[in-house]
Amino acid sequence: MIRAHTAADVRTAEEPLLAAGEPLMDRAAFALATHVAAELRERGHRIPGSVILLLVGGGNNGGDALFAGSHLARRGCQVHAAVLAEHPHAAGLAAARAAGVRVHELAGAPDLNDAVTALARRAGVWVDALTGIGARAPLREPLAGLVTALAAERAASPDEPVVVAVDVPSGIGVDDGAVPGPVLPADVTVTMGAAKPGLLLPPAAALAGRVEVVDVGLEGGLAGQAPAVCRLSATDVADLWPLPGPADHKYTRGVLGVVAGSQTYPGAAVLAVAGAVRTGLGMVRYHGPEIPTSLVHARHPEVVTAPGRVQAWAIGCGIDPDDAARAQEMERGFAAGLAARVPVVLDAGGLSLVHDDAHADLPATVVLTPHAGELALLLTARGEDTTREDVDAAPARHARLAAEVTGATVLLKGPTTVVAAPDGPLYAQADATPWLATAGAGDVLAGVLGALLAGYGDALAVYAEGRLAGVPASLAAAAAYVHGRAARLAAGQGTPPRPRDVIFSVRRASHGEDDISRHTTTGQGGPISALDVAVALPAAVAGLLR
Ligand SMILES: NC(=O)C1=CN([C@@H]2O[C@H](COP(=O)(O)OP(=O)(O)OC[C@H]3O[C@@H](n4cnc5c(N)ncnc54)[C@H](OP(=O)(O)O)[C@@H]3O)[C@@H](O)[C@H]2O)[C@H](O)CC1
Ligand SMILES: [K+]
Repeated sequence: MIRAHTAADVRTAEEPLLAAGEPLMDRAAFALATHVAAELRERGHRIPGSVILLLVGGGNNGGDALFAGSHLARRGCQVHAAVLAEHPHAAGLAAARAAGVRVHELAGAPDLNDAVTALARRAGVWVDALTGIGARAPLREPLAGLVTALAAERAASPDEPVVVAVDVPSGIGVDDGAVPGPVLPADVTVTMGAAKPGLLLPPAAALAGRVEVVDVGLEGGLAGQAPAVCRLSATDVADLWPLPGPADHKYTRGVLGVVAGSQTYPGAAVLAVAGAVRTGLGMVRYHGPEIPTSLVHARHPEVVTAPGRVQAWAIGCGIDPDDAARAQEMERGFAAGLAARVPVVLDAGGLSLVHDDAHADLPATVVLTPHAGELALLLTARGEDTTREDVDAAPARHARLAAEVTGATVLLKGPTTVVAAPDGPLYAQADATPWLATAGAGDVLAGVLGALLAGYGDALAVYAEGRLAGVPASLAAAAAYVHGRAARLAAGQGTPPRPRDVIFSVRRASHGEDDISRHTTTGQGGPISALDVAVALPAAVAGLLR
């Protein structure tokens, strides 16, 4: 699991170490230099003679780069430092000069953008060390204008330079993932001590490239701090998976009640049911009109239509809340779920059930699964005027707000899926493929999540007593993971990246990289339908339980 910690938590963890004289910056700089060298090697460049440009701000972030630059200069690189602050890190600057780094003091230069762009054109690697966790986004001028110019230069450059961001891409919201101004998109972010929330959360996460976490010795200090954002990997999801035992039968494995599909949108019923059945559970009880019922039976003869006890509900896929009969059936299922205190997934039309506060203060075992537009509608209906654009600009903040307003857990669908409960960490899962942006994919996800929640059976009904606090959010993140993994398999793209807590440890291994951090990807993949995703689910689950 990747655990991301806020800037304040990182500072609290580093304080006693710095006071004890631990060489945190040396470790950070050595790892940074090693990663830059690895990027050069990976692109087939020799390290001696390679031209590297450091973009150096006035804080310790710039200090990291100056020390890293001195290592690289000693390895024969031609290193230029564009120093953009009046008072850069003094020891770093001295070390850089001593190692032969060419220092260009450009703070206050009238032709700043031209001067830096000219240096940038000659360099194969740009190291972005303008600001790190000490800065408040957005970047101020003149750095904002410089970053805009460099981003344009890079986009126009025929042989794209590699951009390595130090700790974070300068200008992102470190704690909230906001992008309130210009940011130079990175190929790799080498982050110190622990991942930062903005490296996992949209929209900033998309500008961070591959994230490499450097162990500088903070794990002890961070162990007592709850992470702000988590990202589950295959092992975490496998640990959460409800495995059937030899004594299990269909009722103990979990029964899911599904209220999905309508005469107008019958396919949604098939997709939600397929998502549930192929994720694995004891049984599905389907509640719907004739056409969707016969379609469901044609594909899944095992589905039962008789009413009876369930351990979870999935409600709303393919249902127009203006369809009075279906709305009544959704309301009946929701009320039954709340009365029995079993988990309920509300998707699509089912979200209208919480547009007013008739069901105020929901338990976190109710999981809402909106996309950005649906979340904006829900928040607006609950008195928090919100547009889709607002949600896109700050997905995590709005998911958390919806969780606080309703009490429910919120899974906000998007290229990176964000899960928020009223308290506890956020989850940010980026396991899928752009091919998944296709009709019906959300119906399959509702089925996957419903099956997982049902698999926890009546255990989750005691959630109110707090014994399983946080489990609905982690199961929602696990559902997003498996859904994404199935989509990648269906699209022919292998398995999702395997995030690791610590990918590079300067203290445990002074050279080399951990190969296991490499992504398992195979090309661009190809188009998929929602049904393809459902079909790939058993293989996706089996692969992760291996
Ligand atoms: N995590 C670790 O274990 C270690 C991290 N290290 C590195 O240190 C930085 C944090 O360094 P810090 O000096 O606290 O701050 P920064 O370098 O991030 O930023 C301060 C400079 O940025 C300027 N600033 C602030 N806001 C803005 C803005 N909006 N626009 C432009 N410039 C801004 C600020 O200038 P002021 O005039 O505002 O003072 C400073 O010049 C961390 O990220 C790691 O990289 C250490 O290596 C130790 C180990
Ligand atoms: K930076």
